[in-house]
Amino acid sequence: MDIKAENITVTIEGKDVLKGQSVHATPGETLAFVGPSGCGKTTLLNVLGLLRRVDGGQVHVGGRDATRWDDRRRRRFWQQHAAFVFQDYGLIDEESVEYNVALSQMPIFGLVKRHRAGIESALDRVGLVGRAGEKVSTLSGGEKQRVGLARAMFRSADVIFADEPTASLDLDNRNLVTLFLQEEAARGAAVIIATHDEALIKACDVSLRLGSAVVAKPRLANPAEGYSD
Ligand SMILES: Nc1ncnc2c1ncn2[C@@H]1O[C@H](COP(=O)(O)OP(=O)(O)OP(=O)(O)O)[C@@H](O)[C@H]1O
Repeated sequence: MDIKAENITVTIEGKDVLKGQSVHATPGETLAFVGPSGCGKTTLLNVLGLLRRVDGGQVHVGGRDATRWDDRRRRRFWQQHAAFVFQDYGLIDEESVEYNVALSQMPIFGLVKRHRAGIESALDRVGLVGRAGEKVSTLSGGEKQRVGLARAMFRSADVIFADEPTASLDLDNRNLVTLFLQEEAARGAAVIIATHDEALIKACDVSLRLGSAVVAKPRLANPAEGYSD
């Protein structure tokens, strides 16, 4: 699913955090927003995820003008098409790993067998197999981040929004997150990331330095040939 922002302006407390910003996220591609702290990466991510309204410009989702969608239509987009991987994990600490992975897809009468198999497979992919019943509050930061990834995998979303997904993780977990985001793009998702992580930026197909031009990474036969933004 395409997400396109055109000529976006966001003004917060009299300051133009974004001014005339345009960007296009396409299926099958990882797109990173980069730039110094405070340049508006999170704000733009939230605009594309329909979490923040704009003061100017337009947002198109799957070819439709979503700029003024009401809460009901935005909620439908979040439930049917989007997955969010946030730095603060966005988990319910007092609930189990399984509950958090299934969150928002939970049928009224609880989990059915089909869901349990999908949850176990997502937990397997993030190295948390057999941990479904544990309470999230007992997990480490890296483990919580991986529960967030498992939830995004379980959703198999059309668009993945990731805000600083590798911040405060160790190398193994950073690599896991990077691989996950690349795999989701390879599956056909549009993957949109706000990050300071140079390794993650290099692994993305396209980077947008806020306030400047889009840099498209040439698709190299051998990724080791290098790329610099
Ligand atoms: N709710 C808010 N109230 C006041 N100012 C805000 C609010 N949200 C964002 N801002 C300001 O907007 C600017 C952009 O914030 P944003 O979080 O998008 O930047 P960022 O590039 O993601 O920064 P970082 O890399 O530090 O996460 C900052 O100057 C921030 O202080």
